[in-house]
Amino acid sequence: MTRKELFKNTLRKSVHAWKLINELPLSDDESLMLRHFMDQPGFLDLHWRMFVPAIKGQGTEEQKQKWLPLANKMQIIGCYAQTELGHGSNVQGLETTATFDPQTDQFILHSPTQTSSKWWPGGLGKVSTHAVIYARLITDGKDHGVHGFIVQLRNMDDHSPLPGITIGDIGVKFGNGAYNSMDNGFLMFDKFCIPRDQMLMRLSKVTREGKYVPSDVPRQLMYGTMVSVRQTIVSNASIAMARAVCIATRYSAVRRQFGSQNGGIETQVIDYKTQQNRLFPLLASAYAFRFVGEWLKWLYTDVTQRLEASDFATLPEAHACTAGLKSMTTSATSDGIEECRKLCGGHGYLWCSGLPELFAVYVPACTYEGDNVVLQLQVARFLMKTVSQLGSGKAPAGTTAYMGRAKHLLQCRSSIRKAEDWLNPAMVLETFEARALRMAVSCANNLSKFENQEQGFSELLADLVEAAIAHCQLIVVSKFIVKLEGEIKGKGVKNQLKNLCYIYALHLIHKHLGDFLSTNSITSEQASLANHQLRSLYTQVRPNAVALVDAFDYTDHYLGSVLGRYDGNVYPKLFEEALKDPLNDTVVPDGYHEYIRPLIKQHLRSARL
Ligand SMILES: CCCCCCCCCCCCC/C=C/C(=O)SCCNC(=O)CCNC(=O)[C@H](O)C(C)(C)COP(=O)(O)OP(=O)(O)OC[C@H]1O[C@@H](n2cnc3c(N)ncnc32)[C@H](O)[C@@H]1OP(=O)(O)O
Ligand SMILES: Cc1cc2nc3c(=O)[nH]c(=O)nc-3n(C[C@H](O)[C@H](O)[C@H](O)COP(=O)(O)OP(=O)(O)OC[C@H]3O[C@@H](n4cnc5c(N)ncnc54)[C@H](O)[C@@H]3O)c2cc1C
Repeated sequence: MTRKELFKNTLRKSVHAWKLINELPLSDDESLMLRHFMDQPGFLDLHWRMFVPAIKGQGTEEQKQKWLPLANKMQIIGCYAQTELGHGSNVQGLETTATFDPQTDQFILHSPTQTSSKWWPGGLGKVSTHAVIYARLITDGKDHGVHGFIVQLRNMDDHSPLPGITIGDIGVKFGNGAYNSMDNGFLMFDKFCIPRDQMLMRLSKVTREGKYVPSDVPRQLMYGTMVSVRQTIVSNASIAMARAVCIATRYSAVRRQFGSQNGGIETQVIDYKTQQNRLFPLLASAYAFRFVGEWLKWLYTDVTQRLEASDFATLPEAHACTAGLKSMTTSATSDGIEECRKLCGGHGYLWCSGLPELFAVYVPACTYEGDNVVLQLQVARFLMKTVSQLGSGKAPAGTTAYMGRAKHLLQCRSSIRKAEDWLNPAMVLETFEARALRMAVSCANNLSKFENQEQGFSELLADLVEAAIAHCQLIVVSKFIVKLEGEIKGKGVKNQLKNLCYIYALHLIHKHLGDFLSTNSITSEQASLANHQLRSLYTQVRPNAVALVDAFDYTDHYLGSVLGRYDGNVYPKLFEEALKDPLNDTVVPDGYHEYIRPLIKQHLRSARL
């Protein structure tokens, strides 16, 4: 499809989905499932996942009563317009202004520079009638920092932009289809006025007289919508990883290369230990991210309930976990999809393998909802704070509870003696805890050598990110282990999941061996025992690998991959797909008479001479 056709078709699908949701009707969970099968970014994502939650989280009761019924019936369509051309990560650096005018009881929204143009918001370019706009609040000449405002963008009769608003699509993005179904947009305000009651006023207010009244709740609650989406992105990482792994696993069982004895059949590539060493840790990651996603959902629900009761104690941890796990799982999934493409050899590069499109649509997850490095630095800040409070009498809780055993973890030596010890959950966990704590403490020690903490922090950024990743990997491993300790239905399933859990953990040790060795969390002998155990686990997973991806229950239609077909009938279908290509509509291609023929005829003439 051309961009225009793709966009229009996505509108068609979205509106049809909305019709089904109402007519059937579908529950919230079922509607999410429908979005999952629609399988295309579109304006509904931003409306439901960001616009509505921003109003719910930051609006007063009156504002919610006014705007939510309209949004819930989709009588208005909204988006989340925070990022600008000049600033995305640095939210405090946004430039759009919202200046209160006491004369008219309005805010005047203005884009003072080119870099202050809103740039990137999904659904903004062509669809949204409204947006939650983040802008610097100015009253009486004083800048109070960034706040949220509900703003109507387009005329409700003919969809034209309201006077004072310049709006459009930012252009084609990475890939062929992929995220191009979405109208990511730009927006500039030219002294555009909105009534005072359209500032989202749950967290702070501006009175009729123009007085700014901050509330006593943390200002970070303004970032709550991002926390909620980051949490869902972790479960989505599992879905995308599982999809790529399903394709690569099934195809690896179909594909044969080398190893034929006496004219017999060749070896299935899935039987090569190199293939297993690349594929099975990704299979394990798909399960691991699913379990940590379930846990994160619980954590998010818990913190939301606490916030409603004005208990803000667990907010920093919820922020660190959602930011860190969003970052870690999306980076691993993007890399994993690309690895799955390579695992499928040349055919993985064909569009009909399903992998190029999956990669193109997935990879912006490393950037949206917070650049992955920027987010790990938030985790690092949280860890440094926690380390600095050790010994103060305040026991670390939640995911940092292990730091409360700092004395032991800083000096303990791993008691792994034989390869099977690596199947002991307590030993594995302690290894990850020791590594994470030692990396965090080492960063804190290095930071303390700087007179200026901020300067030290910026000098040590790379180490801090690595410490944050180590902490996040510990969380994923520990939640997998917790899952195994709970009730798991299905005969034999627990053993399979155990294998995957240890593959996930031991492969991380292998991949980050430098961390584990340099922190003395394990010795090189213990590392080689881990590798030995890993190979044995691969052998155990091998006979069940296809069943473990079939368990994701993806239909062929959803997978959209000739290589990942359930029936394994890959080669005839590759031909079928090739023959569908428009280039094969004619035997002699368009352009032959224009370019090829004159070229070769000229060559023949000169050859005769
Ligand atoms: C198969 C199906 C697929 C479906 C796929 C669907 C996917 C889902 C849909 C996704 C749609 C995506 C569309 C994309 C949308 C967007 O991208 S919206 C824009 C997102 N933008 C960002 O994420 C910006 C990133 N930047 C920030 O979040 C912040 O600016 C910052 C980096 C965190 C820094 O903020 P700043 O105010 O400067 O903070 P600091 O000074 O560093 O910290 C101050 C304290 O505040 C704490 N804090 C920061 N953030 C939060 C938070 N969110 N919650 C709680 N607390 C927070 C921080 O830790 C500091 O605390 P102290 O150290 O204690 O002071
Ligand atoms: C597909 C897509 C959809 C989006 N949808 C929306 C939307 O609906 N609404 C919306 O408001 N926004 C949206 N965005 C914008 C998105 O949230 C931002 O692009 C994102 O937050 C990253 O910000 P940035 O572009 O400013 O990156 P930058 O911060 O400019 O990053 C550039 C580089 O600088 C590095 N960097 C930046 N700061 C630091 C630091 N402090 N320390 C170390 N390194 C640093 C980063 O790691 C990165 O390598 C979308 C983006 C994409 C790609």
